[in-house]
Amino acid sequence: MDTAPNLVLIGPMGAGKTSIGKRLAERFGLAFVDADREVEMHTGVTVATIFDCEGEAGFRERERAALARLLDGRDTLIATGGGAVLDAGSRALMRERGFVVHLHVGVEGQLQRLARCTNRPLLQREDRETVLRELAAAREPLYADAADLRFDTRDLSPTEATSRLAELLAERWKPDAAAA
Ligand SMILES: Nc1ncnc2c1ncn2[C@@H]1O[C@H](COP(=O)(O)OP(=O)(O)O)[C@@H](O)[C@H]1O
Ligand SMILES: O=C(O)C1=C[C@@H](OP(=O)(O)O)[C@@H](O)[C@H](O)C1
Ligand SMILES: [Mg+2]
Repeated sequence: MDTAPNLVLIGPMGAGKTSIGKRLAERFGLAFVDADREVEMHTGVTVATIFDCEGEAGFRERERAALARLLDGRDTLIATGGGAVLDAGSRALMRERGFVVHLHVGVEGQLQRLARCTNRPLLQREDRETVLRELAAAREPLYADAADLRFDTRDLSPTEATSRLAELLAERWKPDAAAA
């Protein structure tokens, strides 16, 4: 049984980290925090604005700092952004202080789920499918490397995915109440 103090969701855009994360946190009595929202609260501007002003590198630094703040506590479910695993420091923080779940979805699923999404800076392009395939090729090995558990969300609604994942988690993860 893994006794990490927090639960961390990783995986590509549209995997359901935010939507499944909220439901799962409720089931397990955890506080829910979305790392993108934490960055936005801390800076007072949107993720898109940070990408515009500081580029992706600037956003990754802010994302790492946000994860450090959030993971310092316990009993929190943290929904990360899809690119958080690119940063070695962020990966180390998650591994140290979290049970890490990789939510998987394929590119076709992403295209469907994100068809109406306009606020993800990396998807402000005509050739979304190419972008998503390139991101997947670069990131899938990092998700696999960082994860304690992989869960495929394809063909599952957020509610179904939450129920099944909750069952799997109950067998694998129990935060140690005595640990700081
Ligand atoms: N399992 C699912 N089945 C269908 N649609 C989903 C599923 N998970 C998420 N979505 C939809 O996909 C979009 C992106 O989901 P979101 O939770 O923001 O993903 P992420 O945080 O991983 O990028 C939302 O519109 C959400 O309602
Ligand atoms: O894949 C990425 O690099 C990103 C994913 C986004 O989060 P979601 O995965 O929650 O969409 C957000 O952090 C930012 O737009 C960058
Ligand atoms: Mg999200």
